[in-house]
Amino acid sequence: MSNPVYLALDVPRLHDAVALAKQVKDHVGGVKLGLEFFNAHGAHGVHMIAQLGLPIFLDLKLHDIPNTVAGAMQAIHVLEPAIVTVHACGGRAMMEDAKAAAGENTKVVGVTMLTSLDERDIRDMGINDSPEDHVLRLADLAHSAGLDGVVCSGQEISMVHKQWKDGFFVVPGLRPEGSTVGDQKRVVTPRQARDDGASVLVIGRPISRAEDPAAAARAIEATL
Ligand SMILES: O=c1ccn([C@@H]2O[C@H](COP(=O)(O)O)[C@@H](O)[C@H]2O)c(=O)[nH]1
Repeated sequence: MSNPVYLALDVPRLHDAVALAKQVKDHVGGVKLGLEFFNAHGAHGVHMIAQLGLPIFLDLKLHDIPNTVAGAMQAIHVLEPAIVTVHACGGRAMMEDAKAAAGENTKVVGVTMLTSLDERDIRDMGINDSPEDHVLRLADLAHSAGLDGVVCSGQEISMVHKQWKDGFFVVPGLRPEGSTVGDQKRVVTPRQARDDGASVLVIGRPISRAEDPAAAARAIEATL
């Protein structure tokens, strides 16, 4: 089985990002480039990281009107990402058009509820569902809009997996036992998420901020 860990390269300098990716590349299955990386380094940065030969996950969390999101998907074709994110709350038409505009080999996944949010946060937004119900509702919508899968926390993955057997599930908010949680609120261990059905385990700071990132990545790999 291939390594499900994607390293979140949330570091400001391209030189440091390339160095970090090189250090851990034998202990992860792919690299996730998010808003910090893409806004700073754009397509050039993506090409630099792609040279290492790992699959690229562009975590752009697209959320706009359908025509604009479809245009953005077309614009990133050339980068040949393995995975791209859109926000599921952008609605059915937006997700349908995003999927239709994506490259054949790109999985489009819908972000349900950010792992940095809890029940009180969504209540502040006027959502009175539990996180589980909110995630399930958005996962159903993403499924029926033709997406490949969703992003959710490890706390919902087994529930979502039961409803969407062949979905592709991306799980961030992962923390090995004893590591700092930081701004994440719905966390589980990488092993728990994998056992519950995650396809991709997104891990950033527990590796990137470790004293020895390669050793941290190796230790996580050993738990899986
Ligand atoms: O709900 C979400 C969606 C995306 N992310 C992204 O994953 C990584 C997590 O990084 P850590 O340092 O391991 O917390 C980061 O790039 C987020 O943008 C998420 O955390 N939650």
